[in-house]
Amino acid sequence: MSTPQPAGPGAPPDPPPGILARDLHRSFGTVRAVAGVDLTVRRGSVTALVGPNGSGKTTLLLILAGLLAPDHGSVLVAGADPGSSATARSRVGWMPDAFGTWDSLTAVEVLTTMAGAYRLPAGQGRARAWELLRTVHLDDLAAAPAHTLSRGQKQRLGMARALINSPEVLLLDEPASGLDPRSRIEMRSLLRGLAAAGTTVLISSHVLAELDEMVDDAVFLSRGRTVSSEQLRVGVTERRWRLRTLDGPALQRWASAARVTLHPDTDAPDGAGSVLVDLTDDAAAAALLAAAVGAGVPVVSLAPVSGRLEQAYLSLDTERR
Ligand SMILES: Nc1ncnc2c1ncn2[C@@H]1O[C@H](COP(=O)(O)OP(=O)(O)OP(=O)(O)O)[C@@H](O)[C@H]1O
Repeated sequence: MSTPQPAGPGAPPDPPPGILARDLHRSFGTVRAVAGVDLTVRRGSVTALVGPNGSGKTTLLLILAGLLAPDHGSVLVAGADPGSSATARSRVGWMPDAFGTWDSLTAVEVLTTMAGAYRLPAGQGRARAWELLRTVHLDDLAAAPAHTLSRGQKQRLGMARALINSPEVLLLDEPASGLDPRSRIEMRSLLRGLAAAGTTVLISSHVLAELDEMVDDAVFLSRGRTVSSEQLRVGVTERRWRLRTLDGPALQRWASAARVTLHPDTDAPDGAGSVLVDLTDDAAAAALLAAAVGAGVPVVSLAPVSGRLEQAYLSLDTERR
């Protein structure tokens, strides 16, 4: 394995992060909502913002969107401070957890009004609005008053609204709540596509399994502080896998000959044919499966017990408040 070499004098510098926050603090009266957040979000990545209820996620996102001033600390979003620079705010897309204002406007009017607020020329704003309505599959409901939309449809309109200014940084607070399964899948692929095109995406959600499928990195908050930052798509983390077989004794004989440690699966409805095994990565899982099947063990399935995010989250000492 080669050791990474330090960048030489001619090497291009690392691109600046999409979001950089240092030592952020924000209190509401005696409640310390954000109490020491450090955050670096790689440009062009999708990063999960995870933490229990009341851990400060929404407060942090509001600060990053330039909608709430921190009491202390520094923020750079797309290279500028969103609190003091209108240019920085114009580079940010913000989707709150509930779609609020302008209920008397139609769906398309919500988007053209927003486009106007970003000073897009009228024709361009209309074109962008229609393009986004098609992206979120609301073009059939373009003329419907926003307040008549269902919760999931409002969420999709909220996503379109957040994208109207083609933001460099997209901040999403619980964007999938209320979405049906197809819309969730479409949202995942939309966000991955945006990230591939260079958009930095920070997304908060409590549905870790859903985030697991789309995020590159994760930042964990507890009681207003960053407790961990992880790059999930790189590095090696041991995960627990469930192996099911038609022949438990044959599996046990093979495992003891192959020196593979198996743990009892106390959660399985029929524990006899199901065991747990800790594996470092997908390659180790593939090797174990090939070896067991090659030795004649009738394996039914081998799958991770929990997602990467769920496992990382549960291993942290986070607290609700
Ligand atoms: N405007 C406010 N006035 C007073 N307290 C507030 C205000 N906004 C947030 N808080 C408090 O700050 C703390 C953090 O709230 P925040 O909404 O940021 O948490 P969260 O992680 O987004 O929670 P959830 O997962 O439940 O949405 C909570 O204790 C909350 O009660």
